[in-house]
Amino acid sequence: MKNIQTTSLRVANNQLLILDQQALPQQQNWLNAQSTEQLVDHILQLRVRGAPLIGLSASLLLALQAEQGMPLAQLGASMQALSASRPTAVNLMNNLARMHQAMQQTDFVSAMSIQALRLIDEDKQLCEGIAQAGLARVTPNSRLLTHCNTGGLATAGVGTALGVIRRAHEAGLIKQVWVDETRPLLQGGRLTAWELGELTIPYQLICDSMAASLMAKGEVDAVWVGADRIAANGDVANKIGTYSLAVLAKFHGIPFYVAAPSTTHDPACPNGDAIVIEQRADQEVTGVTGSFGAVQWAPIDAKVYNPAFDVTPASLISGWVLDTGVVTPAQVAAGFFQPSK
Ligand SMILES: CSC[C@H]1O[C@H](OP(=O)(O)O)[C@H](O)[C@@H]1O
Repeated sequence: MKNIQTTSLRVANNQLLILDQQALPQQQNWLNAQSTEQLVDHILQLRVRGAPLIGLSASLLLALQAEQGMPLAQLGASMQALSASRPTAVNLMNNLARMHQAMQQTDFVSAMSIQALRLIDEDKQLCEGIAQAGLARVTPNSRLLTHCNTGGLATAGVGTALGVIRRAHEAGLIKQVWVDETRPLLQGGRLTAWELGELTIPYQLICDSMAASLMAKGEVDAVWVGADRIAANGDVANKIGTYSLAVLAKFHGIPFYVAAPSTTHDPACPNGDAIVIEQRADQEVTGVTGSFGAVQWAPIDAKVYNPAFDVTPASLISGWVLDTGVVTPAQVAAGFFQPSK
């Protein structure tokens, strides 16, 4: 396979490497992801994260495993293990479905490599499409609030919500970005702050609990977030904390946009209640772990509730900003995301 380089993925000399997103921003460590077990662990530990990026990394590894002579039965087992690593991310499922189709070809080795590279190129185009569609919803001198990390680290391109913010900044539309730190894993405080700093986009980092008072003071013009899955009724699963921002935005009359590739839409999922929400380790809440080591502040026997995602009902969303354009609440009410008849 040809060499590939994105913000957080690298194929060099037919080896897959990932940028450890748990070590950022203090350290930029590129780690091997040569085996299914290694990549599954990177995904489970969020060293590889972001629904789009997870699907792309899994596809690249499968293509490399095929090139290295892995028999079809083992490729199937590898695909199964990878698909189980992040059940909420429909991008992963969609990508693997396309890789599975390639696996059925007589020359599956070549077909899988072509498919994996095509998915990378498509994701870059999807990001650009989202950004261009989103630009129309960004007013001049905007102060935008974002949650989690939705930039180049989570995709192969400029990102989803952060891609809109990046292109809007380039168009001179951004006054500043409010960055939710995004407890417990701090994707905002560690990753979005790092990405915006690298892009010299003005931002201020806030604790998640500070968003409400900012909105009450009229300091937020719109909220932009990403998605793990869009259900057939327009409900959206995304990083925990997204739902509370949507409720706050509704209360304060602030537009709330979900930016995602159209591949995030899952017509087979009827509504948000049908979305599997991963429960994660207590230690993520009782302390913090990073490249500096680990600090535990809660009682060692603390009982913890740590869902990785929450669901935002369609009724709280002002627009679904896809690569195919902005979907309005009226379109969703008319069945835009329903399975085609
Ligand atoms: C590209 S949309 C943002 C993506 O990242 C968040 O998840 P995580 O940081 O746990 O990988 C969010 O849920 C979306 O999947």
